[in-house]
Amino acid sequence: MIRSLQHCHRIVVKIGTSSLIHKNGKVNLQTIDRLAYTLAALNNQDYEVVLVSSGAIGVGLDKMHLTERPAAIAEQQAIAAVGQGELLRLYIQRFSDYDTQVGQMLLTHDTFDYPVSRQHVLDTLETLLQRSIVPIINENDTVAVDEMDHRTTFGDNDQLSALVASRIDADLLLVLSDIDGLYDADPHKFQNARKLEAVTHLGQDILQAAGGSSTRFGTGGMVTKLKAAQTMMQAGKAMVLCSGADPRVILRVLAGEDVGTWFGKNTATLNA
Ligand SMILES: Nc1ncnc2c1ncn2[C@@H]1O[C@H](COP(=O)(O)OP(=O)(O)O)[C@@H](O)[C@H]1O
Ligand SMILES: N[C@@H](CCC(=O)OP(=O)(O)O)C(=O)O
Repeated sequence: MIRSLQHCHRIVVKIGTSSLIHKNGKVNLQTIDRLAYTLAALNNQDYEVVLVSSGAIGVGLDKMHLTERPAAIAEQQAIAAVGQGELLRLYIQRFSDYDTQVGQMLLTHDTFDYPVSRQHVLDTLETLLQRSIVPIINENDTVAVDEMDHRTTFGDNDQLSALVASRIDADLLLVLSDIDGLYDADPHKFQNARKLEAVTHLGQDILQAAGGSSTRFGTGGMVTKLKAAQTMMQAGKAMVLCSGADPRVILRVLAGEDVGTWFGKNTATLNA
């Protein structure tokens, strides 16, 4: 499998809650630090980098010394309101260690449904990128409930990141998760599940392999990651799903190593 990354210049990185929060509920400072280091290093190499980060609720739970995520939406929104500020504080602190500025953008899916608000968001993003400032995006949890009410819907940052990536014409969406790629079945349930190196077509067999989240804080599971992949592939772009355990893996992906699962064209086939 040959991955097409030669012209990769603008990238969107999405990191999920399970990569940012330890199993004991504490914030994973090492991951945040390595993520800031990696994105700052890429920024210095003239890549245009956008970060979509979950974690407001996870960080808020830790900050408020809560061990369980409450079921009530308003409770979750209050926790997200506390956690988002703390999450951004951690990012600003770590990115500034690498002399890189960040700008927070809290969005909702319907921002993109209205031409005027969509244009404002796109203009802000372009201006931040022109100034080499890394936009850090999360869903505006106190306004939107798509992500939280996961008993009824599977909207989330996976799809928001794909929406942003396709709208700003990013070359690559990198999804960092608690799993190192797409398997032919949920590996937390099926021990003999096999990892797929590349997906060039999202057929029924692939879609049926996707299950929900197995972690305490994650919401989307593989279903929303495949929807994100679909958005990117339909836009003629690529997505890589890999482990967020060490975000420096992004550098290996951009170097063309076969890590994670690649969703996109197979350039070997195209050139054959
Ligand atoms: N076919 C599959 N391949 C890989 N992971 C799967 C699959 N189906 C379901 N999953 C589950 O999806 C989880 C990742 O999604 P999620 O918990 O939402 O992570 P994140 O917080 O990183 O977004 C995995 O840990 C795994 O249990
Ligand atoms: N906007 C929410 C995201 C919720 C969530 O868990 O998302 P994810 O970990 O990407 O499946 C937050 O910041 O807590």
